[in-house]
Amino acid sequence: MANGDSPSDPIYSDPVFQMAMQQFEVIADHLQIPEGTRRRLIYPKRAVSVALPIERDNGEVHVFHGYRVQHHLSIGPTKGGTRYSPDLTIGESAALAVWMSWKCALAGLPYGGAKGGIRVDPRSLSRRELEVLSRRYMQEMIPFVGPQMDVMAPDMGTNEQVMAWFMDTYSVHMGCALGEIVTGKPVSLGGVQGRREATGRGVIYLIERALNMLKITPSECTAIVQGFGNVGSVTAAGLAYKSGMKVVGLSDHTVALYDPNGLDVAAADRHVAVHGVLEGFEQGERVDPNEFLTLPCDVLVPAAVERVITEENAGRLKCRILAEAANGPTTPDADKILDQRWDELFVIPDILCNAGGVIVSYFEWVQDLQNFFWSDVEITDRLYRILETAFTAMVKRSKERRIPHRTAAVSLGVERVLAARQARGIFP
Ligand SMILES: NC(=O)C1=CN([C@@H]2O[C@H](COP(=O)(O)OP(=O)(O)OC[C@H]3O[C@@H](n4cnc5c(N)ncnc54)[C@H](OP(=O)(O)O)[C@@H]3O)[C@@H](O)[C@H]2O)C=CC1
Ligand SMILES: O=C(O)CCC(=O)C(=O)O
Repeated sequence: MANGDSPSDPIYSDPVFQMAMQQFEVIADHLQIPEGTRRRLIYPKRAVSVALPIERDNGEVHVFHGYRVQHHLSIGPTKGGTRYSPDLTIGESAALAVWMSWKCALAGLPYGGAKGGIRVDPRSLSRRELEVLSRRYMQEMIPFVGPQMDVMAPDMGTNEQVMAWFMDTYSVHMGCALGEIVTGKPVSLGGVQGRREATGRGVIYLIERALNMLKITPSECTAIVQGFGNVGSVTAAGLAYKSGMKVVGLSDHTVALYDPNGLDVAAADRHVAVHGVLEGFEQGERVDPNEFLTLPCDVLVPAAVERVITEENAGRLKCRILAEAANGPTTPDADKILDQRWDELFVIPDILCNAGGVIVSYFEWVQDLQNFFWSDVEITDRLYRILETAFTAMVKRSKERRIPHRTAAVSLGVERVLAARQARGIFP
């Protein structure tokens, strides 16, 4: 703990933020960043906490809690998703904001990182309550966001509709339609075709790229995907129907299913469209969610929550590729174990693996600012080009410096943020 940090501070004491700090210390040691500069780099610039009173359908007033953390504002607006989750904390938001900064920098996007959301289970709300709460959140955020200040997007528990309500609330306040205030909106409001699929598409591109490097044929591979929401379902479908893999494991928070002969991903999609969850899907064997990630497969894709690959299971992963579609799925202690296994286990770290989402969000923001829209082909082509550049840079640095992929990827991101902050100097 450095001078001035307080162990009781809700951000710094949060276990997910602690994890982001630990990860950062590894990078800072690698880059030999002086102590004072480390503090300047990791501390979030702004952290906003708001109370959100709404009237429930039964007439009672309930106060929810909302957060937004903006990590750094050195090179442009901050950018990052809005999460609705019953466990969300300001510290977790801060950690996710820090990771967004390294991710945007690695991809060469002119953004700092941000993240936030509401501490709520969106499934516990009616549609009216969800709309009222979403609008109230954006209303409270108006002094802190803007197309050149902070641009939100979907994350866990939110979707295009929530972005549309945010955009409408902000636009009504400003007196004109300002689509560029959020990304991941419906196409009818200036959103781009394919933003919903973009994160999963990027994950698939990078998995295929890694397999190609390892000279492994995708159609001979098996895959396990944890989480069957936006990112997990698109990734599972792509791995099955584009890459030709056998998807042997699928899970969400209700159930983990495994079948060594392969699961029908399209049927699972249809089941979730009707029932909302995988529970009740009649394929595969129900397995212990704690053992799910250690089942045999070639490609393992955690696409749900943080801290699922731990000191306890990292040594038992049986995959050849770990594609981190979720943010922060691997703890620093697990990393130490994975680092020793790097000859047998190819890690695609989160800040690269799931960057497809924010890259296409950037395209959406640029198009909205210019009122000039690109074709789907242009969007996909530019997405793959950015991912390819970042992947190549990571692999090159990893080989040249003999460092793990995460250290290589995050150090590239941190270096770019550091360069921008140093160029701006410190206000006297
Ligand atoms: N959406 C995006 O564009 C991007 C998302 N990400 C990251 O990807 C991850 C997933 O996000 P997204 O797909 O958007 O979120 P969604 O809310 O669409 O889906 C989350 C999925 O994870 C499942 N889940 C939640 N908890 C668990 C658990 N403990 N074990 C297994 N499954 C669980 C949910 O299950 P259930 O439905 O049963 O609750 C759901 O299937 C997050 O880490 C997010 O930050 C990263 C970059 C961009
Ligand atoms: O699309 C965006 O702006 C952010 C996506 C996101 O939240 C993430 O990459 O974790």
